Amino acid sequence: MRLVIRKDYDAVSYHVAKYVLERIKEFAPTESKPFVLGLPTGSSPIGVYRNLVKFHQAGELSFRHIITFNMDEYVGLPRDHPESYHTFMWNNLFRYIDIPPENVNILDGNAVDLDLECQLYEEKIAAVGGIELFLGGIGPDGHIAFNEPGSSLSSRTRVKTLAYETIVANARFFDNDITKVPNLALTVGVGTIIDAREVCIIITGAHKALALAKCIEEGMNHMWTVSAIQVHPRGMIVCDEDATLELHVKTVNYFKSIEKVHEQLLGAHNIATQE
Ligand SMILES: N[C@@H]1[C@@H](O)[C@H](O)[C@@H](COP(=O)(O)O)O[C@@H]1O
Repeated sequence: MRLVIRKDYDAVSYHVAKYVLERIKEFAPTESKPFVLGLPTGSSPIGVYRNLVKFHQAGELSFRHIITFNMDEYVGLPRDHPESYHTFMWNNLFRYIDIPPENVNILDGNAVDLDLECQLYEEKIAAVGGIELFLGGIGPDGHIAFNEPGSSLSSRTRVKTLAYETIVANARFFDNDITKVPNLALTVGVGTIIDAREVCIIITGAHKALALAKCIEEGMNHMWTVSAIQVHPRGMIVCDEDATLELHVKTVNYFKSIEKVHEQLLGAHNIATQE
C-alpha cells in the first residue's frame, strides 16, 4: 500500500486528480474498451472533481469513454433532493464534462426492490469488466462508502443502516437536524471496492487522523472498514499533513522516504513542483 502525504486539501486534490488523469491517459479508453471509474461523494472529492473539470476544459481529458459507478446513495431521498448523491454528482462533476449520461451509474435509493437494485448493480459492474480505479473517501470512524463499523470486509452492494456517528456527521447537510438525515443507504460493499483493480482513498483533516492511524498502523479490522485496503494489491491513500497527526513519526518518515524514491523513479518531479 502507498501512503502519499501532501501539504493540505488543495495539494491532495491536485495530486489525486492528476493521478486519475494519468491513469486514464495510460489506459487510452475507446468505445469498445471503456475506463471504469468508481466515485465517491462528500467533501473529500470535491477538489478532485474541480481539477478534473479543469483538465476537461483545457482539452486534456475526455469522459466520452468512461463509465462511472458511484459508491452509495441514501434510501428514500428524492433523486432531485439537494442532498441526494445524484444531485451532488451532477452539480459537482457530471454537468461540466462530456460523459454520456448512460455511462453514469448511481444506485437508486427509491427502487421498489432495494435488494434487487443492489444485486443488479453488482451484475452491471461485472458486465463491464469490473472497476479499474475506485476513488473513495472515509468517515471519521474509518468507514468507506457506507460500510459502517462492523460491516463484513467481504460485503457486497446492499442496504445498510447508518451508524449514529455518520448520521450526526452528515447532519451538517440537513440543516443540522439529525431527524432529517436518512438512516438507511444503499452502498457498495467492502468486497466490491477491494475487487477494483486499483483503489485510491482521500483522507484529509485532523478529525480523520485516528481513522488513518487505525487503518495503516494496526491490523485489518471490521471496526475500521477502510483498513481492508491493506490486502489490496494496488492500494493508495493520499492524505494531508493534518490527517497524519495520530501516526508515529516513524510511519510518516517511512512512507515519505518511499515516496521520494518512487517519485525519482517515475521522474515525477514535474508533478511535485506544481503542487
Ligand atoms: N457515504 C459517504 C462516504 O462515502 C464519505 O467518504 C463520507 C465522508 O464524507 P466527507 O468527505 O464529507 O468527510 O461521507 C459519507 O458517509
